[in-house]
Amino acid sequence: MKKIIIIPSILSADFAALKHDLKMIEKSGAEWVHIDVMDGHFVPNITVGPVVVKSLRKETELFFDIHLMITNPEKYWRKFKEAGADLITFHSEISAEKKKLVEDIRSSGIKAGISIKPKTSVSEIEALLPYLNLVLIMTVEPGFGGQSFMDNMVAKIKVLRKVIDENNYDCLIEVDGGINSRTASICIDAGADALVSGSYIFAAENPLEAVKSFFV
Ligand SMILES: O=C(CO)[C@H](O)[C@H](O)COP(=O)(O)O
Ligand SMILES: [Co+2]
Repeated sequence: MKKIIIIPSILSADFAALKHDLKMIEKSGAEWVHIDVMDGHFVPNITVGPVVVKSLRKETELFFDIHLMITNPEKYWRKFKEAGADLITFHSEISAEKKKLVEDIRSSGIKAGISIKPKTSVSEIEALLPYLNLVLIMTVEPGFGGQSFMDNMVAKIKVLRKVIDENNYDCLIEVDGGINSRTASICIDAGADALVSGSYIFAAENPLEAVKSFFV
């Protein structure tokens, strides 16, 4: 059985206690942490910038999975790289030249991903798959934690799995939005490699046990 990458998202954590939460994630056995960056323009919410990422970097060696929900990733991605990002994912729905952006990110020495919103189909990013380390399928509308998983996105995960396998692309499928114990199994069965989970973990009475529950 392949190893599924479980990625706690700090979006639903207490932002005054992030250091503590990073330690909790390390203790859980998870190796990645998901950091949602929102600019109040691409999505109707604002979160953190590179300054916060840089501070978090000093506290942990967890793999930093940065999800840029911003209109101009071509302007800002390098700041996140310098702050300690290991993987930068930007959205397919932006207007910048995507292949160049993927190449720029990868040639800086880190990994690059592209995310697709629920209304964007796999065909929109298919030509980029040979260059990508990861595709992030959104299973909620980006912008907020705590939303319900959109079951009709499962077919999209299956389509992407098929295209990647048929062409032997070296590209992970990450799923983000509404992941809990039930929806995690659905995504794994559909072919996901990595699952982001925020509110299920951080709204739980015992977040450490909630992360660990994904590994059993
Ligand atoms: O990108 C995101 C929202 O835009 C978050 O990563 C995602 O929603 C995780 O939170 P939850 O597990 O609560 O849905
Ligand atoms: Co996210």
